[in-house]
Amino acid sequence: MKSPVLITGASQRLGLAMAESLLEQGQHVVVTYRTPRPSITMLKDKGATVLQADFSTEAAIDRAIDEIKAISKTYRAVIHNASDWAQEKDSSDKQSLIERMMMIHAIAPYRINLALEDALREYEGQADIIHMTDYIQETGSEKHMAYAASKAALHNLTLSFAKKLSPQVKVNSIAPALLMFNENDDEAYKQKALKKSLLEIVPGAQEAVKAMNYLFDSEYVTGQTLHLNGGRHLK
Ligand SMILES: NC(=O)C1=CN([C@@H]2O[C@H](COP(=O)(O)OP(=O)(O)OC[C@H]3O[C@@H](n4cnc5c(N)ncnc54)[C@H](OP(=O)(O)O)[C@@H]3O)[C@@H](O)[C@H]2O)C=CC1
Ligand SMILES: Nc1nc2c(c(=O)[nH]1)N=C([C@H](O)[C@@H](O)CO)CN2
Repeated sequence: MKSPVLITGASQRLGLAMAESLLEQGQHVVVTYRTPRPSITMLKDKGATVLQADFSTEAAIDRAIDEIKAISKTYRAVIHNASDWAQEKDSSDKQSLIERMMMIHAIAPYRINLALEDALREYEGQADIIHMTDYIQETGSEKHMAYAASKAALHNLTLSFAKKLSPQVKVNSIAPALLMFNENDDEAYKQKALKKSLLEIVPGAQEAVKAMNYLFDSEYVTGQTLHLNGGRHLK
């Protein structure tokens, strides 16, 4: 089997779009999902290897690592996309909230990267790791404090792994702001959210697909952040 790209949390939205783009390019893809969905069946029918994985516990991360390593001895890339956009107001147990945020967004990527270090280094070309962080990695967030802290931790891992795995592996963050609305977003939220960026649009998942393909095609970008935020930092 050609060295695959691993994408975590690829059953919907940005992860699903990235997986479909890579499959269309003839790239083998290994995806993890937490909740079974028709999209996973569709990816499997297109030739993807699919694994069920919940990254919120140590045991589940251990299991996922064993399954991922058993699939291929070499990997073209890893995209850490799985994420839980949790708010403080929705959690009465703040200890478990920040532990879960750190587990999903920092500990799982950290442990999977270390477990796949040889598999990435032994890829025949230049390999990639992409961490899907967030615009708020540098600003923080009053409503998503633990989530933001965990994304900042993930971005710092970008810097450390870029140093550790060079020159065989490039490691970068993609830091989106509002790329896609969620199903339960009402009109008032949408209008307010649009005004947060200079460009005042919500571009959709393809913006992340373009950023992923740019990083994969690059020979000279590592330890960087691709900010996909419509100029929000200048508002
Ligand atoms: N969409 C946007 O505008 C923005 C996105 N980002 C970042 O980009 C990435 C993709 O965003 P988006 O597509 O909206 O992400 P989603 O909110 O759709 O989450 C992606 C997947 O993460 C999975 N997931 C959630 N919790 C867990 C868990 N405990 N273990 C394993 N998987 C889990 C879900 O799996 P399942 O559905 O199978 O349960 C979900 O399909 C994320 O890292 C996000 O933080 C950052 C800023 C803006
Ligand atoms: N896992 C997710 N993380 C984030 C999402 C999302 O839908 N899932 N959405 C956002 C927002 O678009 C935010 O950037 C709007 O300001 C952030 N993270």
